[in-house]
Amino acid sequence: MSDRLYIFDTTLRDGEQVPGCQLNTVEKIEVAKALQELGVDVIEAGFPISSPGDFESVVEISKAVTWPTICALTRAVQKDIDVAAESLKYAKKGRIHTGIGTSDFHIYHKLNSNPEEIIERAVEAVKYAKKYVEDVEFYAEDAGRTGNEYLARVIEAVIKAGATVVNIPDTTGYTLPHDFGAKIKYLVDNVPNIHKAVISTHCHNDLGMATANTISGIMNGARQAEVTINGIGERAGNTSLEEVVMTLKTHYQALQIETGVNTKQIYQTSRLVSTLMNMPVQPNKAVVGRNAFAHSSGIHQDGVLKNRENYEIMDPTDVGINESAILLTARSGRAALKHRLELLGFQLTKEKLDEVYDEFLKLADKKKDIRDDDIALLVGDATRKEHRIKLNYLQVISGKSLKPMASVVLDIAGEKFDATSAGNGPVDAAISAVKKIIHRQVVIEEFLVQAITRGSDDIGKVHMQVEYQDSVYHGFGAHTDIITASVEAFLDAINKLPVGE
Ligand SMILES: CC(=O)SCCNC(=O)CCNC(=O)[C@H](O)C(C)(C)COP(=O)(O)OP(=O)(O)OC[C@H]1O[C@@H](n2cnc3c(N)ncnc32)[C@H](O)[C@@H]1OP(=O)(O)O
Ligand SMILES: CC(C)C(=O)C(=O)O
Repeated sequence: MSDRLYIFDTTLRDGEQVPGCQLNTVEKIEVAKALQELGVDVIEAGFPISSPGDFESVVEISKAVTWPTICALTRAVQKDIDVAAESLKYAKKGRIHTGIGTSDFHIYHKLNSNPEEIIERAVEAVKYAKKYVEDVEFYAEDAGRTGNEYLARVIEAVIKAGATVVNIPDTTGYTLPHDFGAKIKYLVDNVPNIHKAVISTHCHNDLGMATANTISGIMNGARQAEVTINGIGERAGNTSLEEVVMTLKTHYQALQIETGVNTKQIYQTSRLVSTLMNMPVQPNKAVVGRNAFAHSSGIHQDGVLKNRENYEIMDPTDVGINESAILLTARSGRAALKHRLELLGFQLTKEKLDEVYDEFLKLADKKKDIRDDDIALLVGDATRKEHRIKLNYLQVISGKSLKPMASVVLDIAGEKFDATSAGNGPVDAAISAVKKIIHRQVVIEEFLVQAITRGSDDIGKVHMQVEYQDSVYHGFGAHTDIITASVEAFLDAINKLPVGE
């Protein structure tokens, strides 16, 4: 029978401690709702004593979220606990997370205390929190560097005081996976009342081992993992939610542990957090990085095209990414080029493919980023289908203190249509005018403007990704006028939509 791991998300608390990642209450509510949709069990919403804004956020998140437990963090200080309890008054399920440092560093050099007094303060804090809520989690800060014997005494004492969850944080990201797992096992074997509480992990990534340590903790008996979206958090970050959840899913046969996370929401939640927190995701980030399901070298691409599982241990659709990407580079082979050509609508003979491949390699050696318009040029525009919708005329008025306005004339299968629109910028005005003529419900998902060389007289190349009825269409435009290039790119994508709907 499989076991259930509780996912405790601390994106809005530990994640939000990252400089520059602070969110206002409205943004926090948006993230909290996305976390609820994702299926996390607990949302750590803040540290209410820290500021009126953080207090307010915990109150508002408690109102906005229906089923996950809302958790508020405190020190082992009565005032902190009073304020946390007050902030949770609207929570359907509220948890107070209190605790204190247990390593010698923290006891002697931060808290100016001694081990016996720390146990007393820990017990007092748990009992005090218990007056407000049934669900009290205790953290033994810097448990990673705390001796196991003493840690076991602290944990037994707080469970007896009423702690329902005991958090064993590797606060400084110091431990090795084997040692962290052994620490959890030690507690399972040596804390008499451990069965009365859920053991939680809270690992930091200072040595890049947060996920490994968390998994090791889970394999040894922890049943709650404290994680953040994209692994954001203090210093080098926290354990990332997506890595833990997908590790358990990928190794389900061996571990038999499941979570309540709807993995298909992972990518969208990652993007939301990255955007709101102004924290880009590194391209090679496991599970959610731009390159996590992208293949750029010929042998891998050929393998993936024959069978995705040759080089992928997860299905991208399981995390909400539409499909794997085959990127064309100087390391690509004919299989990848042929695949891309076919997607672009080109069917080449073997001889023609060899010819285009030689030209492609020359270009790829010079240019890192080979795009679809480059490929189309290599094959020769003559083989491309003539566009049904063409830009006939474009006039844009814009400038400082002027409301941008655009007029366009489109030629659709020989007939002329015109429209005028305002916008928040010249591109927006021009695209809005085009949309007045073309009544398709399209959404621009990506809009990239690039200069080919560096001068102000350069040609601007525009790549646009447009979504229509759950499918994605790419368009390209190039012009010395980037507004024209943008409209051309938009129309290029529109021309690829199914006709007649
Ligand atoms: C591991 C984690 O705790 S992660 C959470 C980190 N989050 C935060 O720090 C939240 C933001 N923090 C704050 O807003 C402030 O630091 C506050 C409101 C918590 C405290 O502010 P101040 O009263 O000005 O104290 P300051 O930040 O200077 O120092 C922290 C004090 O808390 C004590 N302390 C630290 N952790 C704990 C704890 N778990 N339990 C009890 N006391 C603690 C420190 O020893 C220090 O006490 P001292 O002043 O007697 O030496
Ligand atoms: C408050 C605790 C859980 C923490 O953030 C840590 O120890 O890193």
